[in-house]
Amino acid sequence: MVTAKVWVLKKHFEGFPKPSDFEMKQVALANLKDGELLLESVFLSVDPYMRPYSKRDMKEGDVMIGTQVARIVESKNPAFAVGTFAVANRGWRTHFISDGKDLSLLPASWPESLPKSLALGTVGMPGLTAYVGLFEICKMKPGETVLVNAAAGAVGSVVGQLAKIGGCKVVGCAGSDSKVAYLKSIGFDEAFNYKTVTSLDEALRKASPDGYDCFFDNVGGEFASIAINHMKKYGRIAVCGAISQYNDSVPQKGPYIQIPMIFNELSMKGFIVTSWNNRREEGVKALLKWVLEGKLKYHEQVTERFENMPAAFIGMLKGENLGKAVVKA
Ligand SMILES: NC(=O)C1=CN([C@@H]2O[C@H](COP(=O)(O)OP(=O)(O)OC[C@H]3O[C@@H](n4cnc5c(N)ncnc54)[C@H](OP(=O)(O)O)[C@@H]3O)[C@@H](O)[C@H]2O)C=CC1
Ligand SMILES: CCCCCCC/C=C/C=O
Repeated sequence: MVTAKVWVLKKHFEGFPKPSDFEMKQVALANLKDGELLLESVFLSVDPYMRPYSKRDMKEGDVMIGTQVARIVESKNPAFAVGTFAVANRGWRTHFISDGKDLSLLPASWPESLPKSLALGTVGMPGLTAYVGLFEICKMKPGETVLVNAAAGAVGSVVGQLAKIGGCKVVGCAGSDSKVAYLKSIGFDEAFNYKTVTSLDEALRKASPDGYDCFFDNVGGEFASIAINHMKKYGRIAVCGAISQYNDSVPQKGPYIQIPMIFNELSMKGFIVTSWNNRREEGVKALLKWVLEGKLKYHEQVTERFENMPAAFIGMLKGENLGKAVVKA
């Protein structure tokens, strides 16, 4: 019999998550029935959505939500061979049983040389978010100027590089000088540290004096309120995330967006990547191809050991990650 380790939400987060909000438990798994598989998590994802979704979807004592790349270690299902890898959405667990219906096998074309953890990042949900947000929501066109915040993270770093592949000028901002240097190294035309500029308004103007056609917003709050005034006529804003607001106990107040929306005839649309699953196969294929061609670079912030899941999650919310934050179990 296998005993799985799991992390549960011990106490709903109040403000910024704390280590004491989590508790690790052991769960004995049943023996496999016909048609079932036993999987072992190899890489687990920590993502910003876990913060707002914990409040919306979870109760205290539930296993933390999340996805993993897992290896099939035992199989009583002829369709799934031992040793193959799949992406699952089974939360913070070292081991779990599946009937296979909730698994997405890694594409057969996945090269041995490529880390399988990329299926949680650049070639997974965050990469697809960038793909959908730019091509479907922003409707980015060659020659345009694209702005992205949280640019050195999992989604933002792909946004900037896809914008370059699509023939655009790209401006990114991030929260440290080393992140800014990374953005320049992967082809961003302009990048700045939003924490150290004396005026965000001036920094945005300096980076693109003519303004922005597309704004891929991962941050919301004050940044978005300032950036909206730098949009060009008919500009498009993809409202992807609002990480600057996820830990607020008291909702932030305006400024309000109506005036720039009206007079620049802007379009602003929120989206959730999982509503675009019809584009998933096409998106994963394109992202994998660009990675293999060397046109789409990736960086991962790998935290070792399942025991460190809460630390990796909290660290990512604080901005300690460059690229995709993952845990190697
Ligand atoms: N709509 C959708 O379907 C999806 C939305 N998202 C959203 O996209 C955004 C990015 O996600 P993801 O790429 O996975 O995460 P990241 O890898 O970008 O990690 C989060 C980053 O957010 C930045 N950050 C944290 N707090 C603040 C703050 N107060 N102000 C500005 N930046 C902050 C930090 O970078 P820094 O050092 O630069 O501050 C941190 O590294 C999130 O808002 C997330 O919720 C993600 C996936 C799907
Ligand atoms: C199966 C993973 C669920 C991913 C949901 C992504 C939506 C994110 C919204 C904001 O971060």
